[in-house]
Amino acid sequence: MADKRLVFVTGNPMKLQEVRAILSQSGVEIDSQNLDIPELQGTTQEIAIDKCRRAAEILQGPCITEDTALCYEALNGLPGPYIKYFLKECGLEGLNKLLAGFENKNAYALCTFAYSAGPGTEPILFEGRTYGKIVPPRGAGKFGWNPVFEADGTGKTFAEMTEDEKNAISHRFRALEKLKVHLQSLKS
Ligand SMILES: O=c1nc[nH]c2c1ncn2[C@H]1C[C@H](O)[C@@H](COP(=O)(O)OP(=O)(O)OP(=O)(O)O)O1
Ligand SMILES: [Mg+2]
Repeated sequence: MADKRLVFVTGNPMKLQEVRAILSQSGVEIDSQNLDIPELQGTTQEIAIDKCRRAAEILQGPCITEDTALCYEALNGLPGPYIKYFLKECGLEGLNKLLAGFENKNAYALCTFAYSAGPGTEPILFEGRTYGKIVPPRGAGKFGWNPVFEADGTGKTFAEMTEDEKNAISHRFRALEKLKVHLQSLKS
């Protein structure tokens, strides 16, 4: 893939680190802008589109943004895009307690990248999912809810995996696979 530079608007340095690692072989160079874009309430898609549109307006140029949701089956997809606030207020233990009354601990991590070609254009979305379940915290808690999400078929929480292990199966990796295809199509 030929060289391409893209601005990733995020306030989260761990996201940036993973995105750069996942894209390192692909010729896509990521510049970052730490802008705190207000996030709408709504579905993950509505939030992602609105955030990217605002970011492109502020930057007056093309950019990508990313939204991460953690969706519990027993709660019909909640906390979903509001996971940041649940994690902040209730902690990792609280993320487990939310499911205390339910047998079903299944959840999926959902990553939504939005690409805007610039202000006034409609952002395009690229989603990736990883299925798993919510467990009591295991592993080093360096990034968000990693310690309480055990990915199906691995026996490990994201926090127990190396960076490479997580990046090979993560919601973020799967969304970026789709974004890469789109970026490639822009170049021809
Ligand atoms: O792979 C992940 N593994 C564990 N935790 C994660 C992951 N990815 C995001 N997270 C956390 C960060 C934040 O507590 C919430 C998403 O909220 P979200 O608004 O998308 O992220 P953010 O506000 O930190 O950064 P941004 O400036 O890109 O919106 O889940
Ligand atoms: Mg955010």
